Amino acid sequence: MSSDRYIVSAPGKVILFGEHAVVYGKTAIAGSLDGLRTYAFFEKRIDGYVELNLPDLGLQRAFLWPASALPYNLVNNVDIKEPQNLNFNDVLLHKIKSIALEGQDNQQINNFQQIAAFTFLYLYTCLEYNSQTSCGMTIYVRSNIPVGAGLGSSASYSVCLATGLLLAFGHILSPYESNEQGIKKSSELINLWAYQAEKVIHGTPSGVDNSVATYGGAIMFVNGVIQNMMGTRSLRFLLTNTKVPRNTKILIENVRTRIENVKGFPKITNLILDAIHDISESFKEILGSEIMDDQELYTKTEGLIDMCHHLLNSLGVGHPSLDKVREIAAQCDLHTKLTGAGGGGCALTLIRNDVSKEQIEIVKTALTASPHCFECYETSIGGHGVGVLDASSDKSLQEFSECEKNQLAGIIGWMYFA
Ligand SMILES: Nc1ncnc2c1ncn2[C@@H]1O[C@H](COP(=O)(O)OP(=O)(O)OP(=O)(O)O)[C@@H](O)[C@H]1O
Ligand SMILES: C[C@@](O)(CCO)CC(=O)[O-]
Ligand SMILES: [Mg+2]
Repeated sequence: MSSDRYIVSAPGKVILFGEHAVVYGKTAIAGSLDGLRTYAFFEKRIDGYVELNLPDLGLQRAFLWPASALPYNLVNNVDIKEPQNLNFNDVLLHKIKSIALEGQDNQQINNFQQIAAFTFLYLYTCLEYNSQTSCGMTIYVRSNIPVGAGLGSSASYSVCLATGLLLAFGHILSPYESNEQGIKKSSELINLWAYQAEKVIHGTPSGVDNSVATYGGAIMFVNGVIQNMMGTRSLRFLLTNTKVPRNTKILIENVRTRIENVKGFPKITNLILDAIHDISESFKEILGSEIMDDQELYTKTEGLIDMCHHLLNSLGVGHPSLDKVREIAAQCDLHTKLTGAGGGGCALTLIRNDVSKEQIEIVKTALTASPHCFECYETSIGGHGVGVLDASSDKSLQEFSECEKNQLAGIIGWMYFA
């Protein structure tokens, strides 16, 4: 990026159908959450230091590393622009883990903060290698996506880092400086590098989360192939965060154990994954049907939501708090399933078009009231993917850090890759 100061932004996501099964090549259907986004401020510096500020993770002081201490010698000699040659570099990650926390001013660094730092340094080291523009950099990340709640906070963080660093080291041009073909190529590269970052965080991600955060909108995803889905935007959902903490990586590993360990009933587990796949495919057919009236569309979708939730429970990724959300929403005849990796985090409730504002308020009040104190989001599905804002003329780091998070999207001048 020719500018020395810019902000990047990427949305969170919601999975309608197909979580966990998508890791095994089954179909998933997901959409971006335009109201919930991560923003990352990038400013080049000349002293050779790399500074990473993560206030959402409760980090008191910034991470600070001399760029010269990074293990560039372990980076695989791949062409950054040839995505098919990208293999995950375990040796590099191992080394990064050993140096990332050295000399961090004796602060207590928790697991979330560590993973965020490892992810950043992994991308920084890979992308600065081969670059002609070594300089050092300050990065400041802010997000209104709840962290670790199933709404793709990690993917949104990963897409922001991949975009900001690819721009900084001259591997891609911004949409300000590029044509349609160039922007398309840049988006592909962003998505690929964000997938590498998701590997640091999740171990074996399917790639659906980073694809939604990169491209926005509503997509169908199978084995890395992304297809746009029109029509999903018209469905309304209520998202409820149970605030029960969970870890996506561990939940994915638990499902894997059921498949790979003979004691975990691999045959039955595979049948469950196939059933989830059929649910996604049925939903796609329902949405694509031109003859189905609204009544039938909603009734069928509600049936799929119920089945999908129970199948996910049978994979061991449910949680009593998620069943509580279902129970409360069912009192107003609304249907709910867990979304994302499960184990706590968020639930997704379908709002039929005949549901009044008053009914939604009744459900929200019951969910947010004591003793549950869940948090509700009414946010639409779809909207832009990753974007960039040239901040050279009007936004300093201080202004960025003090700006209301919800106002960042409204700043004039955003350009989107997708
Ligand atoms: N705003 C943020 N600042 C820094 N790091 C973040 C931020 N948001 C997410 N992360 C990183 O992502 C990790 C959480 O990712 P995790 O995959 O467990 O949850 P999620 O992405 O919110 O849920 P899911 O993957 O089910 O959608 C954190 O440990 C942190 O490393
Ligand atoms: C659980 C999972 O299917 C979705 C997490 O948002 C994992 C993945 O697809 O990488
Ligand atoms: Mg995640």
